[in-house]
Amino acid sequence: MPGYPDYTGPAGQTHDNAPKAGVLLVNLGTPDAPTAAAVRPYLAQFLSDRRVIDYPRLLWKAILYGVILRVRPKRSAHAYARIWTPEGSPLRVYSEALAAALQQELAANVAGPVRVALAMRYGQPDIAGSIAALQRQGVRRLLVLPLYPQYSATSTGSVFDAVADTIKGLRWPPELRQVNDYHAEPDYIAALADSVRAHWEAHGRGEKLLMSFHGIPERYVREGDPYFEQSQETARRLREALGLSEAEAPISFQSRVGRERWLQPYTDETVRAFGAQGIKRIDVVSPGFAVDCLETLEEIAMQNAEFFIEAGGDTLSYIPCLNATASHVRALSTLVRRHGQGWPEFSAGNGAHA
Ligand SMILES: C=CC1=C(C)c2cc3[nH]c(cc4nc(cc5[nH]c(cc1n2)c(C)c5CCC(=O)O)C(CCC(=O)O)=C4C)c(C)c3C=C
Ligand SMILES: [Fe+2]
Ligand SMILES: [Fe+2]
Repeated sequence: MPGYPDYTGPAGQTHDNAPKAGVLLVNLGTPDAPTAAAVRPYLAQFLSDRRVIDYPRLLWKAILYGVILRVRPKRSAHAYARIWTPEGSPLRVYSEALAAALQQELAANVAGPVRVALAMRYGQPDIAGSIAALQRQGVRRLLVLPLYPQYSATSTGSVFDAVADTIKGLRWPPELRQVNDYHAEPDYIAALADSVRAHWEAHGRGEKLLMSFHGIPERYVREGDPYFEQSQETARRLREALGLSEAEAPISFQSRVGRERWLQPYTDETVRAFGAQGIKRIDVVSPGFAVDCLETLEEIAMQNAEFFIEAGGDTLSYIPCLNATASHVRALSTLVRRHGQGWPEFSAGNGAHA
């Protein structure tokens, strides 16, 4: 219009088919290469997060930079090298495939244009960059879905911190919703149960089904973190879906780091005890991990398999995470649509958009 200044801002498209709603899937993050040089900055960012390690800063930074970052990157890089794929780190590859599949599913089943993006809490693509990219595409309503079925302040809570930090810096923040957890979501439990049954059908069945969750320090649970309770609830529901008793399908916690007591029973001790009891085959599933990663492919399927055999067992049969399977995508899609209720883009539709 003549006479008026041009106030076109950087906010992006406004035409009718622009993606007004966005889903931000967030996973932990992973190094760019299986080398000490690439693992070091990743661990530095991860282990500097107060949600993960809450020791007084000065003391902790001295230990982190003085001891841990001199030793651990090399050790972790060696572990990453055992699971690295030609496309990169499994966590990144599976997370990207999951995001792409969810994008397709939503495009076919909801009314409005919805854009799915993936971000990592540590490393790249980071949360600030992914939210900025969604905004450039016109997203004004944002649903954040951390890929952690059970809430912990150390995982989910930390994602919310990073989202809040990003939002604080935006001139025109999107409308915001966040998924706290989906530990008891029926479609997620059903997808897990289906994956266990499919594994049994293809590979036979072990004497135990161990459900191994990532651990956290016990102290965090005493201070109010619901993670232990939510993990127990997932385990109870999965047992119920499979018709198993607690003795047949026990729970354990893996990946402990440092000297504090973490949630018990520990996965490595449990697996060794099974071997020592004369049990020959166990199946292990990791319901707390949305996609396969170092902690499942290396720690469970390699390290703990070795512990089991050393203790007298024959086979630890690892059941993969849900990854980008159709039942996982369906479960996340149900979750997204429920949390998006009231936002026009998320109502049921025929997918007449890109
Ligand atoms: C030291 C404290 C840690 C806490 C607390 C913790 C909680 C936690 N972690 C996950 C999920 C994952 N963790 C992964 C790797 C990983 N975790 C820690 C430490 C803590 N995690 C470290 C140091 C590492 C890096 C690897 C190593 O050096 O051992 C991963 C895999 C990443 C990958 O690249 O594949 C995941 C996934 C959850 C869900 C959680 C709390 C519930
Ligand atoms: Fe971890
Ligand atoms: Fe580990």
